[in-house]
Amino acid sequence: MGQSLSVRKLEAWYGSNKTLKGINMEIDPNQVTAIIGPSGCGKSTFVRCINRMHETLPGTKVKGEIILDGESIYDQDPVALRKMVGMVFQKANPFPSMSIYENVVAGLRLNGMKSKQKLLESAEKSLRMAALWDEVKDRLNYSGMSLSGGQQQRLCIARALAVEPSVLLMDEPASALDPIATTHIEELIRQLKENYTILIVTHNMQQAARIADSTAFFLNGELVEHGPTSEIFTNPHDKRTEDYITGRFG
Ligand SMILES: Nc1ncnc2c1ncn2[C@@H]1O[C@H](COP(=O)(O)OP(=O)(O)OP(=O)(O)O)[C@@H](O)[C@H]1O
Repeated sequence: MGQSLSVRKLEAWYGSNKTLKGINMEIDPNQVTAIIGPSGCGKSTFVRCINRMHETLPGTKVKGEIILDGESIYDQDPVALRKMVGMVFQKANPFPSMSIYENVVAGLRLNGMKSKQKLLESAEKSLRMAALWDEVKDRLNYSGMSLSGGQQQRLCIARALAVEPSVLLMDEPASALDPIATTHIEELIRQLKENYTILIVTHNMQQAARIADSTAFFLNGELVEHGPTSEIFTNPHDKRTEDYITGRFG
């Protein structure tokens, strides 16, 4: 099941550049939350803080608190945390030397799963959840790179799901895909929210409107407004949100 996230006074830096300036945000479980805002406003930094990836870069700093299902993420081992918080990136990044099957089970192997039977079962389950099973079931031993861009992205989603996270972070997962592959991914996201808490960074406001239950508008490292998607797009409370969604800047 998805778990709730509570972000409190989150600040993040790259060197002396303060990228997040005190974000407070409640993220509901089993919902899709979209993060929108102009380029450079801190969307990627925000999601990268949630699985503690931001801190891994030299010169970065984080302050504040992120609570996942009642527990601070900073009290947890980052490796254990990343089992609970999966991430899918803008550009599909299958491990190039691995087969489709090996890509999906890579995380499980890393976590010590050895039983061939169990690995196979998990691979099938994850590929089914990622709506890719029917397309690849007869060629599991082909290279992950032999798939189309949209299939590769679903493979990466299957790989993230295999370790059974409760939160799925997606940083512009469809921006490199054609409209048909994008529709596939959007449909998949709608289905996955039954079992996951999903946070998606998107540049595409129509996409946010199509798939997100709630939408957060970031500007200059601040969270300007967060609310039900329909409200953000039809009746925003803040003038800056209105200016952005009506295309006055960004
Ligand atoms: N690796 C990095 N080193 C230094 N500064 C960085 C790095 N990555 C991002 N930044 C800076 O942090 C700020 C926020 O960047 P971030 O990538 O979070 O924004 P974004 O809203 O996701 O942008 P985009 O929509 O263009 O992807 C920007 O000013 C950016 O230049």
